[in-house]
Amino acid sequence: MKPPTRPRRSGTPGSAPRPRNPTRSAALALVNAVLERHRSLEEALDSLPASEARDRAAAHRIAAAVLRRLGSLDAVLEPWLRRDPPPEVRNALRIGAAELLLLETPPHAAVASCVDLVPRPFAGLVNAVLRRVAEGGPEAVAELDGERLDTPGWLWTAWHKAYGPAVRAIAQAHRLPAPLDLSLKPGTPTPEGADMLPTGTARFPAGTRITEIPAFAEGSAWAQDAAAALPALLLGARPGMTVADLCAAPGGKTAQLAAAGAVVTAVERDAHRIGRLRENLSRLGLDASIVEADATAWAPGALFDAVLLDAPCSATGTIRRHPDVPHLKRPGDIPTLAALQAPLLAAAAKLLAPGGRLVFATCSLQPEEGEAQARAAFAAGLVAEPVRPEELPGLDAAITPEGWVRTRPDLWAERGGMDGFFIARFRRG
Ligand SMILES: C[S@@+](CC[C@H](N)C(=O)[O-])C[C@H]1O[C@@H](n2cnc3c(N)ncnc32)[C@H](O)[C@@H]1O
Repeated sequence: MKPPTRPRRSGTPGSAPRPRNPTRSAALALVNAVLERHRSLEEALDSLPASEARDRAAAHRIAAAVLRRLGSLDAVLEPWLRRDPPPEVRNALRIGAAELLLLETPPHAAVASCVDLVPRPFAGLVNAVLRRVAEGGPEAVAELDGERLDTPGWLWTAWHKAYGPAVRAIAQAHRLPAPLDLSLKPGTPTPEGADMLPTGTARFPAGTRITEIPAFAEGSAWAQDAAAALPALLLGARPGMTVADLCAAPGGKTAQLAAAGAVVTAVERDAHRIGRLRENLSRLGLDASIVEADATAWAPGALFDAVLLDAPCSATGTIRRHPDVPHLKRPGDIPTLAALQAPLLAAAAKLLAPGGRLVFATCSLQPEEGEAQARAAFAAGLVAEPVRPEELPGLDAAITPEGWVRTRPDLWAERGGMDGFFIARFRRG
């Protein structure tokens, strides 16, 4: 099979010419960054060369499809590869296979553009392999155990132990793009096209451009998964209540608390992320005192009516929105992160006025970062304040016998699912 001819690239010597296929070339840069250099997809997107930045959204869509279905794509490609190609060539093949099997790119365009991504000696290989995938791939992919192949073994084992057979539905949810969820400032009318969830989130179909939603453009709404909106909801912030929001950036929960009228102090230790927190609050016209500090060492000199601790964690609950997570996290990260959460929880407890309320949350599906932390919190002098079903309409299934909240990507599956969060509420005794 003859590879398509490749015209010379234009550009003056020394200048970086715009790639012949800028979207695919940006997608390849993203996949290489995550899989070969272990950088986050978000970081990789931010560092795309300016010439490729305009192709960001389309490139992100392709790269996300590759990362979501990596195991399945590799299983389809494997029979056609006699030798291991260099990583960048393998990633170009993965992009081509994703376009053919998942993104409905016409075969000629998918094959020709991926041939263009690789050094000339590999053009014939990419052309031949992708043509075979175009012919036999759809049938081959239908026969695979995709949920299993697309989930790292250690996560499958951990989720099976924690959730039993639901591991399959969780893995299935991770293979699909997530809907766009917005939190709205109180009083904002229901945006056109939104499905209003019983807990107050405005949901739009996956692929909706946030900038095209008037409520967002007007500064009345911000992106926040339906599950991520629950911790602040359960804190029950009221006008005038003093609230410490620990580990606050980029500020989705700070915005909820400030919009409810609370007097919020947002504590965050990462200066760069504080910049994003400030920008987000300013876009929304909301106010909070922002403190750059390590929350375990912060001594404000006054106690708070309530504290929200959204602790750093493995983020395995957010895989639908961050498909790079399974490729970046390792089993050893879980105990390391869990060891950070316990001192944060102890520090948070010390900031509470007597009778004050504390909500602890992590966006993780790993019980070590959720249930185990909540159990240990009693040692910090905290008293349980169980969540009642009427507080979370339609989410009875997420409330545990202890009165904690455990959301999973397979909950509300018919409505588009939700991120995996653990939430526990306490009072200072
Ligand atoms: C899960 S994110 C918070 C998301 C945020 N609450 C929201 O709703 O947008 C965790 C944040 O905690 C910050 N962080 C981690 N350890 C911290 C510490 N010891 N003190 C303060 N902030 C910390 C991280 O930089 C990160 O921004």
